[in-house]
Amino acid sequence: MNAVEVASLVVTRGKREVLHGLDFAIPTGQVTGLLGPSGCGKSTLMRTLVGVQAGVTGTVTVFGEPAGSPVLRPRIGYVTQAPSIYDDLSVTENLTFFARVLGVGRAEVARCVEAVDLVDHADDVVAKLSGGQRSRASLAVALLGSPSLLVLDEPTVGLDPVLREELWGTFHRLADDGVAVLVSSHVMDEAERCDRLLLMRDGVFIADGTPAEIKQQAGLAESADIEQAFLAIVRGDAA
Ligand SMILES: Nc1ncnc2c1ncn2[C@@H]1O[C@H](COP(=O)(O)OP(=O)(O)OP(=O)(O)O)[C@@H](O)[C@H]1O
Repeated sequence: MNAVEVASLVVTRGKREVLHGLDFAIPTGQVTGLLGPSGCGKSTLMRTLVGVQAGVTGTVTVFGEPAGSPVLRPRIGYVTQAPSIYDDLSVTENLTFFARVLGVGRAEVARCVEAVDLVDHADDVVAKLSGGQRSRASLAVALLGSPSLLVLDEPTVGLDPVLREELWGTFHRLADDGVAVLVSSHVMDEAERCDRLLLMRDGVFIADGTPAEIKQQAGLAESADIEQAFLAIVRGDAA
């Protein structure tokens, strides 16, 4: 089943066309990676899927509804690059606040703290958390109400390898539970952790497939990395 279906998507920001006609779908039950260099349009695409981007033409449907439709609000969890939690509240207080705003039950608070492995820090004020713990607290907010689509904009930036590993474990657990997880990154070495990749450059997709398929498309061996595949595809080596 597809969580997201997009056809002929063009996005213009200011006077510039940023996304130049995208067609793709995002299935449930998988971690889809949106990878590409800084400025290629990843955040713009994510903003479009959650329905907060202006200047959009084409068709963007999420669970069969037009993106931005109010009925979708409880079904989508979105974490932007800027952490959107309150520094002077504890993890539990933050979650309790957002649970109230979203109208979800208090039981959700404990469930989400546990899902991101912050039980030991539940009563810590966010200002005192490490960067990785803070990212996980933001993610916990996005998990309130068990959304079926999670849109995570560069969630692992600035995290050490151990925390990154833990976070990717969380993403896969959520996908195993049937959630459609879309994760953006400009770090190509995160690619191997995704079930499927959308490689983006200058507002278009240059490849769409599993890491193995993309390497094959680039004419590279399985042991190659996605960065090499990205470069080979850009240079047209496999053409
Ligand atoms: N508010 C804005 N107004 C006009 N143009 C913008 C705005 N925000 C971003 N852009 C432009 O849109 C393009 C895509 O930006 P976007 O933030 O989607 O890229 P990105 O791939 O998410 O980059 P990064 O990895 O650095 O976050 C860039 O060229 C950027 O200059």
